[in-house]
Amino acid sequence: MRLRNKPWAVKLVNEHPESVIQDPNPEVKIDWESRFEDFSRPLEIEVGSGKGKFITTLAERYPEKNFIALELQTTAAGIILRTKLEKNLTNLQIMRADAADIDSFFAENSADKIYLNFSDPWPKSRHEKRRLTYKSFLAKYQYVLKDIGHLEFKTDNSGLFAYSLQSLNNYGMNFDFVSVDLHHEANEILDHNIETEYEHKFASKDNPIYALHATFKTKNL
Ligand SMILES: C[S@@+](CC[C@H](N)C(=O)[O-])C[C@H]1O[C@@H](n2cnc3c(N)ncnc32)[C@H](O)[C@@H]1O
Repeated sequence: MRLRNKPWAVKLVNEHPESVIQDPNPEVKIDWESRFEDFSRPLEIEVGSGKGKFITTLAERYPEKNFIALELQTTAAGIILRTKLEKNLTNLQIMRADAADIDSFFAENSADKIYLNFSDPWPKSRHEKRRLTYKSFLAKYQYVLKDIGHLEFKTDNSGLFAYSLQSLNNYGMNFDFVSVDLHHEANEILDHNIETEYEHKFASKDNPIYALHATFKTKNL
């Protein structure tokens, strides 16, 4: 998804370096401690947050956790930032950067959960390496996640879902939850589901939403 460039969003992002990190140098360690009130709280990262409906709702609902929205596009980062400022979400930071460098942005074993929501499908096989569930991305998520850390993935794209199941399985990950129709699961599952913008759009057309939760095998084994 390419958003139309919004000059106000670019300006807002540039005015708030305390909330948005832009194009970080992968060689320089990010001082996350100074960016959160209490960095010892659980840390959850969404990769490819888009306009941020999911991550801002999470941050509002769980003030006892810290959240990071990692997003390539400045306009999207500006839209997330606007919500953060309106709702005073002090437990949310935004990174305008490429997830391909995620292992240089965060220390090893530092995050509790990584969310991938409606990631770009990159259907052509020559673009496989760009898919956010390709094995080189999984290796980086494994580095960043704690041993007990979870990867949660949702998509409307059956091809990307099938590919991701295979990719995570080949990587040796364990599945805690798999659904091929998330919106028709039991209420106790739906009660915990937070919709993203894309999810809302596709679910309202009655398209099935695919979801999985998985963990990496312990690194110390
Ligand atoms: C299809 S949109 C989904 C947005 C949102 N997660 C949702 O479900 O509504 C995918 C988003 O991922 C972002 N994205 C794609 N590749 C990325 C990468 N390598 N690093 C960071 N963000 C990425 C895109 O800019 C886009 O905003």
